[in-house]
Amino acid sequence: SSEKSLYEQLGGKESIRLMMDDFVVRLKADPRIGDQFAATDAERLASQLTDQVCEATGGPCKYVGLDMKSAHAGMTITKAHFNALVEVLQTSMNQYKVPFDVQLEVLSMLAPMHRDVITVR
Ligand code: HEM
Repeated sequence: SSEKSLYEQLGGKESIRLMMDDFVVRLKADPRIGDQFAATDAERLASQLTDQVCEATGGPCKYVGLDMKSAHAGMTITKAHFNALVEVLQTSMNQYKVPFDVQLEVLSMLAPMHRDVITVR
C-alpha cells in the first residue's frame, strides 16, 4: 500500500475540486437522478463535496455542511438513486484518471453513508 494519503493520491484540493465540478454537472444531466439536483446551486454543492472529500481523505480541509442524514432528510432517495450517484462519481473519477485502486478506496469510504442517505427502503 502507498505511503501517500488518499488526499495526495487524488492530487490535492485543486484536483478534487475539478473532479467535483465535473461530478455535479454530470449529476444534473443524469436521467436517473438529475431532477433531484435541478434546483441545486452547482458551485455550492461542488464546494461542499470538495471539503467533505478533502477532509475525509486526510486533506487540510474542514467540511462545515450538514451531516449526511440531515442533508438528505425529506428527499426521496432509493438504493437505485444511490447506486446511480456512485456510477456518476466513477465516471468523473475515470475522466480525471484516478487510478482504479484509489477509486475503490474512495468508494469504500462513501459506501457506509448509504445508511444516512437512502431514505426509501
Ligand atoms: C455517498 C453518497 C452521497 C454523499 C457523500 C452526498 C453528499 C452531499 C453533501 C455534502 C451535500 C451538501 C450538504 C450541505 O450543503 O450542507 C449534499 C446535498 C444534497 N444531496 Fe447528497 N450525497 C450523497 C448521495 C446523494 C444521493 C443518492 C442523492 C439523490 C439522488 C443526493 C441528493 C442531494 C441533494 C438534492 C442535495 C441538496 C443540494 C442543494 O443544496 O440543492 N445525494 N449531498
